[in-house]
Amino acid sequence: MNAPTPAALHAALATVIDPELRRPITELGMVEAVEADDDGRVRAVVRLTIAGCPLRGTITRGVTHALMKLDGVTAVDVELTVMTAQQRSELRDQLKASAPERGIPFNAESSLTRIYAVASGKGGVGKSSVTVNLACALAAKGLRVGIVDADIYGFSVPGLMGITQTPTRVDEMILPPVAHDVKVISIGMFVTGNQPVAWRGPMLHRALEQFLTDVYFGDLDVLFLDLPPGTGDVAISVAQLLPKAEILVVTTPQAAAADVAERAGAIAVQTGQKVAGVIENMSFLTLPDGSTMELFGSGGGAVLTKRLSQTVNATVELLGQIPLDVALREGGDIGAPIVLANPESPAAAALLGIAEKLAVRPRGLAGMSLGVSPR
Ligand SMILES: Nc1ncnc2c1ncn2[C@@H]1O[C@H](COP(=O)(O)OP(=O)(O)OP(=O)(O)O)[C@@H](O)[C@H]1O
Repeated sequence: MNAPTPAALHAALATVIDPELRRPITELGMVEAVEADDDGRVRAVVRLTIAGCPLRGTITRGVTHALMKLDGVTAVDVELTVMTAQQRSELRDQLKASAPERGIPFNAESSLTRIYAVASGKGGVGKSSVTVNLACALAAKGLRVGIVDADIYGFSVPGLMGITQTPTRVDEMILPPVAHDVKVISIGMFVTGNQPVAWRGPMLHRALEQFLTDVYFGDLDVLFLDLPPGTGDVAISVAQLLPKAEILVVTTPQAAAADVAERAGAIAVQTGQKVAGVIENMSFLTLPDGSTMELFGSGGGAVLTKRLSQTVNATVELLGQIPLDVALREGGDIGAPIVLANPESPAAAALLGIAEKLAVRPRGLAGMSLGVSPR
């Protein structure tokens, strides 16, 4: 059988997607050489962005797999090299080309990314679990999704997503690790061990600003921000840094929880943001006999929705009620979000229903300039 042509080899490599940059390696200047000898043995030289790239194994496997699929290929040898400083800066310029001016790309007028800041009145209501599951559900539908773990003191997103890898740096650009097709950045990826982060407002603001400017997310359909509980500095920073962000409020059914959650949502009035909806978590527990038990009371989500609608003077929808489910907690503990690991479970079904609503929400025009002026 004839050895494959150079064009066929390149076409095969064009199907290999860089795991961090989510673009074909051929477009990223990562293919230095590829050639086949008469016996069908292929040699591919691939340039990594940095030495010791944590994804070298994934890239090598991807290249080998893509080339082995070609007719006439009998073996593949992958050699890894590292980009020169010049090549890295060209790559950075290429990636930044879609966002020429320095700043937060999500604020560009042309940006169509929907931004949801997930807030809660108090801790432990499941805000982070809801965030990662909604993100994974939307990514599984084919949307391009990112998460900024802005819960700076209590970061938990990397664990819930099963990410242990640290972000790769290309000069001053930071490439976020990807898990379950979602790009994730968290302060937890920059601290060693389980050290507490003792930062005050201005430092938090700068950290968040850096995440939003220097982290290369590329074009996203949806960006989630997992906020710390309550109405602290981070919520205000998010409103300032991302004025288009809409607030998703997570609460439990308990009346007292709804009271505190109302404050987290009502911040929208001061910041001029929209409230995208309310999610009630831990709504009930299904017992082995099939009956349900309302462990934390009932009605909190509905009450919160009604009160927030009055406060923000717009209809706020109760997007869904998620039951208590051991599988949800277990999935979180091992980094396997329930919407992917156990999609048939009742909690996953509720989360998938909410994701569906978010996926089809029309872009709101409230508060946005329509570019027309009255005569
Ligand atoms: N519906 C649910 N069923 C069972 N366990 C749940 C459910 N929702 C959340 N949990 C569990 O509750 C705990 C707290 O959840 P999570 O960390 O998502 O809350 P949080 O509001 O983000 O907390 P914090 O604000 O303190 O970070 C986790 O162990 C999680 O697995």
